[in-house]
Amino acid sequence: MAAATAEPAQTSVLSARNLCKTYGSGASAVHALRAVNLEVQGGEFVVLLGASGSGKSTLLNILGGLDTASSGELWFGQQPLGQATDQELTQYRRAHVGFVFQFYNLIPSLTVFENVELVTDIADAPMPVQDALERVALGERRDHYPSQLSGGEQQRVAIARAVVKRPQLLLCDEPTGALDYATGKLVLEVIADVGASLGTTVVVITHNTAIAGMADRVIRLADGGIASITRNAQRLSPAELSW
Ligand SMILES: Nc1ncnc2c1ncn2[C@@H]1O[C@H](COP(=O)(O)OP(=O)(O)OP(=O)(O)O)[C@@H](O)[C@H]1O
Repeated sequence: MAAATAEPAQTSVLSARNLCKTYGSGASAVHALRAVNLEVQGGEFVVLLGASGSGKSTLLNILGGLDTASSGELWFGQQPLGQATDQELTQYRRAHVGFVFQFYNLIPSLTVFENVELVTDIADAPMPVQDALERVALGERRDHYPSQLSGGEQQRVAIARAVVKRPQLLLCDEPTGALDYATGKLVLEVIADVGASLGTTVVVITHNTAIAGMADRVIRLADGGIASITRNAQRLSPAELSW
């Protein structure tokens, strides 16, 4: 008989227990996650590193309710998500999770303001759109269209869109992957500042090991499992990083 699983600690925002994800079946099965155990605390800044194919995006997508595990358990605080229905996962994402991806996915026909405003229609307690834009230093670009912005500015709009609903979790998958060095640093600064000022738990996937210096904890994945978890004695600001 399987042992009963204790509820997660009160301070954990996310708790994953024996999380497995298998794509396909039989000889062609890909074991993308192999029994991942992980606790993420409220307000933590976590950097997720690992080689291509190690399972980073799979893990992030499951933590954010975009995908479900094949087996294992996932909790958001005290709320079990392992057996959640599609509708419950949608509700979880809407209420609690902001996503930032490598490509900004802004709607070209809407202004900066409108791109962010769109999210507030389905959020419970959003902040004013202008407030979100000012947090990413784009208050004055509110009436511009995405095509009138640089890549870094578009990514800052995407960050404003992710945080306008005051999510408890900000999940970022290669947020600087398409940006040059200086712009990437600026975007990391915005993510760190917004996370700290809102008390948001932030998880950032990156291939860039230098970015690990910004984290409270650094989790390395290898072949679908956690290879190591290290805690930084001191968090560096993006300005102090170099690569
Ligand atoms: N929809 C899918 N169907 C089949 N296999 C998949 C699917 N999505 C991911 N995989 C496989 O699962 C494994 C983990 O993929 P994942 O995208 O999570 O890795 P990653 O660490 O994020 O990689 P990258 O750094 O290249 O983005 C890989 O072997 C990948 O090919």
